[in-house]
Parts: sequence; C-alpha cells; structure tokens
Amino acid sequence: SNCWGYGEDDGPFFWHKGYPIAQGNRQSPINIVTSETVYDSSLSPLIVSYEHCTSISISNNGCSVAVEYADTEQGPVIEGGPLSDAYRLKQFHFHWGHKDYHGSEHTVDGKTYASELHLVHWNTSKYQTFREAAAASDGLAVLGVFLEAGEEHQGLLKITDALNMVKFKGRTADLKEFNPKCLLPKNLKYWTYPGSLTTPPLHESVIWIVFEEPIEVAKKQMEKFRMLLFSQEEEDEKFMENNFRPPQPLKGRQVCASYN
Ligand SMILES: CN[C@@H]1CN(c2cccc(OC)c2)S(=O)(=O)c2sc(S(N)(=O)=O)cc21
Ligand SMILES: [Zn+2]
Repeated sequence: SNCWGYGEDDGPFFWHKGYPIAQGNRQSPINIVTSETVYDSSLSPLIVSYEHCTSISISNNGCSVAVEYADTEQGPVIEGGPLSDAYRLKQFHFHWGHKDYHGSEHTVDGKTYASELHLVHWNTSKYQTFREAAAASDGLAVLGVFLEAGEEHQGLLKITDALNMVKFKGRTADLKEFNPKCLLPKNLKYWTYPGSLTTPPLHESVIWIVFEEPIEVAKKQMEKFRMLLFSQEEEDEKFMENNFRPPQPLKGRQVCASYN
C-alpha cells in the first residue's frame, strides 16, 4: 500500500521526503494566471479519438477512484494540440474536496472547482510500456476537466452509480464500454504546459492539457464521491475527500493558450 496520502502526517507537504522531485522545476498542479498565458497560434486542434473504448473496470486505489482501459493497439487515443505523437488512454480518475467550493488541483486565477477529472494517456509512438513512458519527459499527456456543481451530468451517472460498488480501498468492479468523450466540455479551448504527476512518484513526465470550460455535475453526484473511503473494509472509516495536491511553483514555465 502507499506510504503517502492526503492526511496531516502523510499529505502533500511531506511527499518531498520520499520523493525529492516534489521540489522540482516542473511540478503540478499550478495556478493558471490567465493574464499571463500566451496564445500559441502553432497549437493545432486537439484530436480526441475515443471511438474504440474498451473500458475494463472501475476501482478504488486508496487515493482516488479510477476507470482502467485495455492496452490495445486500436484503443482510445489523443493527438494534435501540443502533442507530437499519439497518446493512448490508460485510465481516468478524479480529485475532489470535502465541500463543493474546493477540490480541484489546478486553479484558474485562484479559483478552485469542486473536482477535477484527469484522463491519463501515454506516448505509444516512442515507448513500449506505460511504466517506461511514465518516467520520460514526453511520456504522458493528461487532460484536465474541471467539475462544478450544477445540473446533473447524464454521462457521469454510469460512474457515480457505480461508486457504491467500490466504497473500500482495493475494491474493483466491472465497467465495460464506458466512453469518456461524454465527460469532455463542449468547448475544447485549453491551456497547456509541461508538468508532472500530481501524486507520487511525481514524475516530471506530463504534458498537461487543461480545458477552460468546466462541466456541470449535480451536488448529489459530487456527494457520491465523498462516500468513498481511503480505508479498507474492517479499518477505521476514513472518507475519501480532499485528495488534491495544492498548486506548485511555476518556476518560469510558460502556459500556452489554444485560443486568442
Ligand atoms: C498514484 N498515481 C496515479 C496512478 N498512476 C500511476 C500508477 C503507477 C505508477 C505510476 O507512475 C510510475 C503512476 S497514473 O500514472 O495512472 C497517475 S496520473 C496521476 S495525475 N493526478 O497526475 O493525473 C495520478 C496517477
Ligand atoms: Zn489526477
């Protein structure tokens, strides 16, 4: 099991002890200062090819809830935008707070959202395995989608209705043919910058693509994430919430905008 977490004695402020890269030069998340983003006209549109979506399962890994995808040649991929290669979807997961006013990892001009969805992809053009890609500077591409409380999200229902099956750490349930394209915002305007995993091992291997437009989810859908547990069955119940890392120093990085 992990020796890191989100508590007072194993949370983000302690991670540097086991993972010195936590104090590196391209850590994530960051606060996106919109007035300092630079429109990059060379950024082509992002191409999201999620047609063949063979989701396998949904699982509680003790730090989030994740939906895993089969690692097949014709799997779901993204390309274009800031990417020079094709990146294949491996899993998606969420970060959220104790209440709707906070929970996202990236912030926008200091604004926090109720949750943030991360769709994790790896560079199959250059690397043979996910593990190899996860340690390479251009190995991963993660799409970030902000969630805010509002109307019920029909596409997310299949996920939020499955959460009671993975309440405890270590639990996994079948979740077939889930196509996450429905979780993307209508407008695919994005910011992009070079960063890292936001959880240990904090590898500085992520090209971040964060969509500006949040998606709306119902308060009762958000509440279902908060009934998940960090703990295993038979352990003291610890509700899974506030599983987000706070913004990290920009260290001179430039955030590019896909739009003017
Ligand atoms: C626990 N960390 C998550 C699971 N993963 C993981 C598992 C094993 C090894 C590894 O690196 C070698 C990474 S992961 O790569 O799918 C990601 S991406 C990511 S985030 N918040 O930056 O998008 C969190 C995690
Ligand atoms: Zn994440």
